[in-house]
Amino acid sequence: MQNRQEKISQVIVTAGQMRDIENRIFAAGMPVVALMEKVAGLIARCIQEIPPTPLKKGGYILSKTAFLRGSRVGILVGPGHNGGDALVVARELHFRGYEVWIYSPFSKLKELTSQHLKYAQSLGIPIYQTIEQLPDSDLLIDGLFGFGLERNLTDPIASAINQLNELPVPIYSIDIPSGLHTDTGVVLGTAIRATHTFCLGLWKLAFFQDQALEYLGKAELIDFDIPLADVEAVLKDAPSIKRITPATALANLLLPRPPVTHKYKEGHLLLICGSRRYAGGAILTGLGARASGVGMLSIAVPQSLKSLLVSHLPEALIVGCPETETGAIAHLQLPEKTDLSSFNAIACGPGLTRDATPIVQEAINSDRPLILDADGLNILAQMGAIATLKKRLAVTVLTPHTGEFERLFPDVPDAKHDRVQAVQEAAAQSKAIVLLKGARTAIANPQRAVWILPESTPALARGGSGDVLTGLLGGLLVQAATKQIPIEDIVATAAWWHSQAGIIAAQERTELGVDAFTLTQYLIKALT
Ligand SMILES: NC(=O)C1=CN([C@@H]2O[C@H](COP(=O)(O)OP(=O)(O)OC[C@H]3O[C@@H](n4cnc5c(N)ncnc54)[C@H](O)[C@@H]3O)[C@@H](O)[C@H]2O)[C@@H](O)CC1
Ligand SMILES: Nc1ncnc2c1ncn2[C@@H]1O[C@H](COP(=O)(O)OP(=O)(O)O)[C@@H](O)[C@H]1O
Ligand SMILES: [K+]
Repeated sequence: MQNRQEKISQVIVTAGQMRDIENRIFAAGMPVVALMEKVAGLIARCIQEIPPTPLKKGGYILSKTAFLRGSRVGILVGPGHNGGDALVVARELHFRGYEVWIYSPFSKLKELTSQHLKYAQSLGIPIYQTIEQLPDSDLLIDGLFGFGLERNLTDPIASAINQLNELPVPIYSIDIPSGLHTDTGVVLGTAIRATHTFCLGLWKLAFFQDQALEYLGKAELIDFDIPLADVEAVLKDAPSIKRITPATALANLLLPRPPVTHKYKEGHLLLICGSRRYAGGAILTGLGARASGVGMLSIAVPQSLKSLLVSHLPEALIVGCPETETGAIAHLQLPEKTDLSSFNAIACGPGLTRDATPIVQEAINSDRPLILDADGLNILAQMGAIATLKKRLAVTVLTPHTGEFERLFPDVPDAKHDRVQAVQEAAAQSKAIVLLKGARTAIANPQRAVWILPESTPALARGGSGDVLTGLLGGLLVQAATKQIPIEDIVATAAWWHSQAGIIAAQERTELGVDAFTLTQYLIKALT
């Protein structure tokens, strides 16, 4: 059985759900004031554990000799309970010997926050109302707004935030960087650019929205013992949104392999990829599939690419197909006694060019589980994605980046504004499993359940890395075919594995050293 901590670490909530969960805890008898003490006490402890670091701004070390002592702390206090949390932290650090000052620009505070401010004042902690008055500090703690922020920030607080962002000190945000929308991660006017964010209790959705990432800094969950029963009670009727954790990803990894098996039992994958113009895409997709451990691999490519593919993937069955004048696959020509039903799944798209429309149509019309990527998606978009996919009898997995997503689903609300909602909507409408690529890849199934990859690396933002994912995913999918593992879980595992390989490769070779071929060489390393 999963332990509580593992379960809590998977959960992602909206602001509304978080409020409902907290209200259950308060209704059960936990006093608001006690919870604030508990939460802020945990944050204060984390602040005290910060090791001295060189002074940095924008990634540059400002001085080799000036190390942050961390003893002068500026506390930014907003009107709500986020400000209350900050004031409790201020009080605790004051008693621990820190030189603390408070910036409290709001005249109207919530009752509890107001009481904490009064007590801080009685302790002699300096309190300032305007940004111009603020003394120097070694670090700032941002308690301006938490999940209660809904409206756009305006002046004077907006310009104060802009000025605070310019200071050469690290900023530690409580719950969420002030100014970010808790669900969409959209910047509401302006927002604190945190170096570190203490997300309180449960992961909020904004932490997994691409546009929020540059504001969050290093994000950490502060677990304050929310009872699982309350989480489950609030989330039970909503589509689940989960972080993909190493534990969940590895659980679906098809290891160890059963001792008695054979190549066809470990799945037969058909890749349809490549063109004279994009030969490399076929190789990368094949190498991704190879790393998955797939039992049998067939790769359909234009005839003129056959020998190239054989030289890179000697274990694969390379199917040379008739080609168009432009060097795209004209139609599928499988070996005798083979038809599409010979394969456990098909992955189709990388490097095809749009001239390969007939073969993509053939794959879509088949009754095989199908992964569509790259030109497979562009061709699907031309056919009308939603209407076409609804007719499919077997499962379809789509792996678009944002551009492809917008072409596929022009009527789905803006993927740039709220990627999670967009991917949910696309999956629900198309009845496909949709993996929306990005800095935080999000996967949704037709029931709107979502899996999000919490960790990746911009090293993967290079041509060809998506091809590797398509092959890897295809290989895992066919191996899982006989093993009763939900396909969504396999898709999540493939995405996790792919990003882990990128992370490990980037650690060894820097973020510049992870070309797509190198990535394929790190897939197995990521597991060992
Ligand atoms: N109550 C507790 O003991 C707990 C508090 N927590 C903290 O409480 C926070 C939520 O507290 P609140 O619900 O009070 O909300 P916030 O503290 O996030 O802020 C809401 C306050 O800001 C005002 N406001 C909203 N938009 C504004 C704008 N654009 N310009 C100016 N003012 C604006 C609202 O009128 C309200 O007074 C969490 O983020 C967390 O930090 C919880 O995490 C833990 C338990
Ligand atoms: N900034 C980023 N951070 C993390 N991962 C990224 C980032 N940018 C791209 N990726 C990942 O890299 C891969 C790129 O795939 P894709 O756009 O299809 O490229 P290609 O078609 O050239 O192979 C995806 O898995 C995506 O999630
Ligand atoms: K905050």
